[in-house]
Amino acid sequence: ALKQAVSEARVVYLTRGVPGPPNLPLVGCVPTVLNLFSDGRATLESMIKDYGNTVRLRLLNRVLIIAMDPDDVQAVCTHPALGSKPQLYSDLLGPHMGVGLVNLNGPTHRRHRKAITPSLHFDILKDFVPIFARNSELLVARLKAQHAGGNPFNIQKEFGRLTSTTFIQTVLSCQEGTATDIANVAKEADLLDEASHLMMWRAMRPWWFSDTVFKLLSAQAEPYFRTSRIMDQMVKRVLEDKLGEVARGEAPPPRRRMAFLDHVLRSQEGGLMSSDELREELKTFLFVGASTSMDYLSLMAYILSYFPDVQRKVHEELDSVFGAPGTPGSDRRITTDDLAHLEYTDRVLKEVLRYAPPIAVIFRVATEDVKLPSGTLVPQGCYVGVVPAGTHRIPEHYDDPERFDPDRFLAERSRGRHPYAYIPFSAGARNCIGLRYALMLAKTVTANLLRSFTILRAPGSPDRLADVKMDFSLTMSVHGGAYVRLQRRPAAAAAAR
Ligand code: HEM
Repeated sequence: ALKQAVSEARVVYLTRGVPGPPNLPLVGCVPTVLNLFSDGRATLESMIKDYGNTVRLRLLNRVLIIAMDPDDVQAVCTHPALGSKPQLYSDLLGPHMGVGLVNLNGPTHRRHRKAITPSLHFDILKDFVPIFARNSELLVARLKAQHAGGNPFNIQKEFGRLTSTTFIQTVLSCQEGTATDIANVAKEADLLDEASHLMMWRAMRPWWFSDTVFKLLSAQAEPYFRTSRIMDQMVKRVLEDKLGEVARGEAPPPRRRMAFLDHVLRSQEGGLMSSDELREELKTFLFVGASTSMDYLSLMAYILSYFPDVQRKVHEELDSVFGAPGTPGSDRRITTDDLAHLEYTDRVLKEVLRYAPPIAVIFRVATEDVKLPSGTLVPQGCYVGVVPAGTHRIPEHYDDPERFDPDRFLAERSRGRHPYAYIPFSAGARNCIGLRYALMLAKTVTANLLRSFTILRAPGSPDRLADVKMDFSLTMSVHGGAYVRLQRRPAAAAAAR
């Protein structure tokens, strides 16, 4: 404890010259951190204005250096002494996600990456597109039935159900009519959705970080631990079934029906993990994948509700690929080949990730003293944070950064941009392993949603997107929920009249 206290005092002392919000006695910058939770973007903007691209936040006895300059971001993402995640990740996410890539460090982390990477190859992911397509068709049908009257609703809830279902199917089992048939996963999907919400809910409330206090005083503790336990049992059951199939030498399911788990169990590299380790990784994938994808889709729909012109261009592109609504074939199922033709939609989705990156902060802890390119010293034991939304708003890299402009991602306008100025998926050895999955899912869902609808702003929402409050915790979301309205696109003949 003494060693720890000396190390913390050293960090506080050596970073005292780094600009940052004033500290209250003992607790540090608690007010700023709470403001980040409830109105993250505005707080971040005023921090950048007041202190620049490197900001020091002290919270109790810990110091966090936020590094936003792309050269510093590159150092954080690639320096061997900054490759470790702090204990915070295990404490906050561990009860649900277990011990997986997100919170592992060192050689075990590298071994798991090696074991998993081949099972997320593009050739495997493209077999998931029919599942993405079918689930988003079901979503559109439900939205037509329930929300086509133009009533405002929180679209995040709908996306939560969609992504939970999709992840259970693609990660655990896509097979129908077998012992591990969980194709009818509504119950499990609701549970995963509830569990993810509880996980993020707690991550935004530092006063509940202590397990003892949480269990004693919070009404959410019971559902929090219950959902975590049931999810754990479900994953265990499916894994045991599948391990049994492999042990009995049963033939693998047809390739198009193989889930991520089937691939890992049958790949040579998958053998690098024990079955307990694999179980933890499956939970990690379910929780991280479903919740980040839900946030991404919700931010996409909410942001687009502010930009009818951008939607019009997406509609034109979709109509050029599928035909206008109501024309023969216009409601055919989307394919992987179609995704490659949706270039404007692709730029829109990239700009959503620039404007509102769903992962709000990436934490690291320094395992030795490191000097960042900006000259800031990150002493051993100090936390360092990359905040993509801050980096994505530096005017030298993005002119007029508050403007939502998908054409920033045209090849000619992206040329020469610093490679670490766009980091929604982080970068380097610990970048997002599900990046490609996330993009394919988001594009399929966005295309299917906009084939049928125009997204309108909900009454009462701020006039300008720049005035919308965004919550920042580990993830970013619209404060109060992603409320929008939907309008059915008219059939081509009706539109022409
Ligand atoms: C738009 C959706 C997504 C975004 C914005 C996103 C972003 C990120 C970011 C920024 C990191 C680095 C976090 C850090 O170092 O603290 C990360 C890591 C990770 N992501 Fe994603 N992610 C998304 C979707 C997914 C999906 C769909 C999956 C699974 C299929 C996934 C699995 C992971 C895993 C396992 C890690 C940990 C990688 C490691 O440390 O080796 N993510 N993600």
